[in-house]
Amino acid sequence: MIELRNVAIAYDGHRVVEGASFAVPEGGSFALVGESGSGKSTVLKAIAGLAPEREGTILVDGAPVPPRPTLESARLMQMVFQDPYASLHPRRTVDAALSEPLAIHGLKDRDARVERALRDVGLDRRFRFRYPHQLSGGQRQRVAIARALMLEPRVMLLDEPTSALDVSVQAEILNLLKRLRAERGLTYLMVTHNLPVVGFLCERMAVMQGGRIVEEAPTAALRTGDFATEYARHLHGATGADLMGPDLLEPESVDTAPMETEK
Ligand SMILES: Nc1ncnc2c1ncn2[C@@H]1O[C@H](COP(=O)(O)OP(=O)(O)OP(=O)(O)O)[C@@H](O)[C@H]1O
Repeated sequence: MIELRNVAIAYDGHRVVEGASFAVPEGGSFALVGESGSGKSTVLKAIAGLAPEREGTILVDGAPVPPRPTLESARLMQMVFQDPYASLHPRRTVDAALSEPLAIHGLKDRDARVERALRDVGLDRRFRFRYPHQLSGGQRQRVAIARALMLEPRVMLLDEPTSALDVSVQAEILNLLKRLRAERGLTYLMVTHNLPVVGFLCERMAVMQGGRIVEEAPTAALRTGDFATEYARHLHGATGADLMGPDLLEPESVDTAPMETEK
């Protein structure tokens, strides 16, 4: 579903990613990890068509992605950012945020689609006419996820989707992402610093350092620390992922959280 072959990406002529290659099968979930500035978000942006200075091949669903987002690419893939407060317009209601992609794409049944989208992310219909500042961080991220799903994309590009949230809320959002992926057969590509999150949500991971992918491994390696490179072992040890373990988040809690209602 996603394939990169020898991709290089630059900002103003200055290369920040080089020789990036990996593939994510349809319905798969893949993580890009690595320290700050290693180029993870840049790779995600290039796939979304938001980093136009690039070389090499980027294919999504078998087709080259355009250097800038198009209506067609927006239906195929959507991005969810770290800070939902920044990605939602402060003076637009939830209803407006969710309706906008439908209007742009000329889709009908807006009322029903908005209500269904709210339900799908576990929000009561009374949230529909709220403004972002009237929502908690977790509720805002639910709205951002609902908005990303309005066009029924097949690929979700997730840039630190839970790192701005409190730990307990993080688990709820991760469970939601896990359920949505299972229900819809979505393909996830996620950028994060948080290795337990990777263990919970992803099957494979690529470790980036200084703009290059230095190792690709199954996320099962997070349990054993069985990485090929010194750098990946260092990253694994430094974050304490081996101590916390991917079991930190209980898969059993998927779907058991009650729908968020008026608070
Ligand atoms: N819009 C931009 N213009 C110029 N340089 C940029 C831009 N965005 C990122 N960079 C630079 O590109 C390099 C890679 O940044 P990127 O944000 O992709 O790293 P990252 O691994 O996602 O880091 P973080 O985990 O902090 O988000 C960094 O040196 C960064 O300063």
